[in-house]
Amino acid sequence: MPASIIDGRKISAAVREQISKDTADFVAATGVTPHLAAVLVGDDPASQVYVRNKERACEKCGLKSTLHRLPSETTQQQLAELVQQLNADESVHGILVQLPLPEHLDATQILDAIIPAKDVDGFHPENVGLMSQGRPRFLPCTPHGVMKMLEHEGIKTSGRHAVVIGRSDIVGKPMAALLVQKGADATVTICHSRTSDISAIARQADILVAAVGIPEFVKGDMIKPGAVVIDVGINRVDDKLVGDVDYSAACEVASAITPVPGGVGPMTIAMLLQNTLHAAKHQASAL
Ligand SMILES: NC(=O)C1=CN([C@@H]2O[C@H](COP(=O)(O)OP(=O)(O)OC[C@H]3O[C@@H](n4cnc5c(N)ncnc54)[C@H](OP(=O)(O)O)[C@@H]3O)[C@@H](O)[C@H]2O)C=CC1
Ligand SMILES: Nc1nc(=O)c2c([nH]1)NC[C@@H]1CN(c3ccc(C(=O)N[C@@H](CCC(=O)O)C(=O)O)cc3)C=[N+]21
Repeated sequence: MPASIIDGRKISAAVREQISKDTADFVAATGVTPHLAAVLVGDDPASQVYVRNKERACEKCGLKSTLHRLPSETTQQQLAELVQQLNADESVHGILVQLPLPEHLDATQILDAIIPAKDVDGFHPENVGLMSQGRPRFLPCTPHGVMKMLEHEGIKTSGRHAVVIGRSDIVGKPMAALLVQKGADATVTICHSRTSDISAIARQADILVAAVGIPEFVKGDMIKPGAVVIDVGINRVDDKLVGDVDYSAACEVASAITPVPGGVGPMTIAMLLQNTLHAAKHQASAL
């Protein structure tokens, strides 16, 4: 039987509908509109698309968003100054600095400068630490979106073997952290570019998460029959979006799979809105 398709657009629409309601309630109760400030340095075309999608999603859910565009020659100090200004601006609840930054800029230093209370990406070391201790403040949007999808589909993780391919700070590592935490209770293996015999490990997965950044890296024979396959990859090939999984081959083997586009991507944006609302609620109650 071919795999069932996990529809990220549909699930994210349901999540966004709830966010719209919660936002309207919050605005009615406080007079404050949750506000995301996005910072885009340079003119990378993919980043432009993502940032526009985020702005549109904010607007639809009743959140305010402002985009700060900086030229690619921006210096470290200029960018750091903008972050400081947004940190100090009480009307801004969430700050997102779109990655990747141009090569001459030190992304770690910039991300560390965002005050943890406005770090809606969940990248600040304080928020990473809180997540890994199981007392989260902001969860990183993509892994959180994946957990929401699994939950929505009634896919249980407890006691199952999850294999995550990729160990980046924004996807692979936090994905593994969420799957292994108490409550999710998966047994987790993390693979990366130095892992030997990745195929053999991937084939043991009940839940296989691909976050590699290589188009169609995961072949059909790397998937255990009946496994759930989550494709985080977004690769532009000949003007088309392709995931990190060979989708048509995987459909023949897996029990359920996320498509690209229309899978994890829309969930990432929904979780960003949720974090921005959460940030506004916290900042309002701290006044
Ligand atoms: N859907 C969404 O919302 C999002 C999608 N993405 C997409 O997800 C993918 C991954 O993103 P990101 O984590 O930022 O990417 P990175 O490039 O930061 O990380 C890729 C990871 O894959 C590993 N890797 C690379 N080559 C191999 C290989 N041959 N075998 C095994 N492992 C390998 C790397 O290993 P090592 O550490 O050893 O180098 C690294 O850990 C990309 O396609 C990106 O576009 C990203 C963010 C959000
Ligand atoms: N500070 C920061 N935070 C991020 O969360 C962040 C980032 N930088 N840099 C880039 C990656 C990538 N990312 C995506 C978000 C949405 C889609 C998305 O909506 N994708 C649609 C298609 C979009 C299209 O058509 O290109 C889909 O998969 O259906 C994809 C990728 C967030 N990232």
